[in-house]
Amino acid sequence: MLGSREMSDSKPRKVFFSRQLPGVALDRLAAEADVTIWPKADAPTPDELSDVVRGCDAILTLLSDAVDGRVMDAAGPQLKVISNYAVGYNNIDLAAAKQRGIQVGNTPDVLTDATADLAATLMLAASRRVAEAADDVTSGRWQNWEPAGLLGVEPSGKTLGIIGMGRIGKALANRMVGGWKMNLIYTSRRDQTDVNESLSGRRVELDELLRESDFISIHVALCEATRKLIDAEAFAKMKSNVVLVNTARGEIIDQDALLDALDTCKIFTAGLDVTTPEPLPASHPLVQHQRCLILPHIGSATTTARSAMTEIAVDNIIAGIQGKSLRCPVTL
Ligand SMILES: NC(=O)C1=CN([C@@H]2O[C@H](COP(=O)(O)OP(=O)(O)OC[C@H]3O[C@@H](n4cnc5c(N)ncnc54)[C@H](OP(=O)(O)O)[C@@H]3O)[C@@H](O)[C@H]2O)C=CC1
Ligand SMILES: O=CC(=O)O
Repeated sequence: MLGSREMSDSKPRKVFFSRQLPGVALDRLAAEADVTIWPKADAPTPDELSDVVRGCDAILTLLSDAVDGRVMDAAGPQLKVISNYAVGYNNIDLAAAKQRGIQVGNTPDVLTDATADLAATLMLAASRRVAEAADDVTSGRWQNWEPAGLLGVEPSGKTLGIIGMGRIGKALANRMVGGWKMNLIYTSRRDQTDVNESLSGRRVELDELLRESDFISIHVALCEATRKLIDAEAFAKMKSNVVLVNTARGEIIDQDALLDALDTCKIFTAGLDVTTPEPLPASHPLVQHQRCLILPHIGSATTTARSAMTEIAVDNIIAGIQGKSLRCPVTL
């Protein structure tokens, strides 16, 4: 099916970007195609997206853009490639793309270190109640050095459970086992001998990970199998005083169950880079919760990572509109 879309050499290629990107790779693309960039600060709605992609050969999307068969059909039969500016691609209907012979690309690897750094940051900040402590200072509540004030927990020598030992899971494991001497257990659909040997990791079933971990960090991709993977039943299995971190996707945690676990002190703290929806309203009880630190989805937000993501996203588009295999294809 791939490559079956007609290429016309007579007309200039049309490319739509749903947001301006950092980095310089756009110049390369401008030599190949007419590029239109969504001009507004707010992301296009599905209807707006369907409208603006009409006649495009390629679309550059963000993880907040839902791209389904309707958007693909609105673009027209010349659409050859959807380049997602993210490693996760749960926002794209892959079956619909495959059916239409459209290639899909993503931006793996170059954001692994940045995102693992952020997961480590959330682990440490949540375990030491950094947001709560900073808030005490800015609000003027902090008056005295208290021997029992703002006590946290320490990762050193504790058990880290990583749910999803992919690229980012491994990068976090390297940091926390190498630096903090944590004991490592993980879930994966396959045993990973490199992790077992170099990091003394042990692959376990999810139940065992939930029962044994002091710190839990989520790194699985979002799909039907992982949606609400961490629900009330999962929280019930956890030790008390667990620090839970999520840099994967908000939908993987049942947020009502998380709120209950925080309210009842079933878990110690949570550090989230992702929620559902994004953003959560400022009045949402998780946003207001003293023991929940929420960041605005900044896992890959370093100049290095984002510039490299732009390079890959543009390479994917150029290859796609030329009818070639993508630099980083998502397997359809
Ligand atoms: N906060 C942020 O800004 C960022 C968030 N992310 C998120 O992190 C995720 C992981 O990225 P990365 O490590 O590069 O991806 P990888 O593809 O390397 O790892 C994905 C992980 O998801 C697991 N997985 C995939 N499908 C399933 C399934 N059906 N059932 C159970 N597990 C599954 C894989 O498990 P297995 O080991 O069994 O193969 C693997 O552990 C992304 O999908 C994205 O959602 C990524 C970058 C930045
Ligand atoms: O969430 C970010 C991504 O790259 O995926």
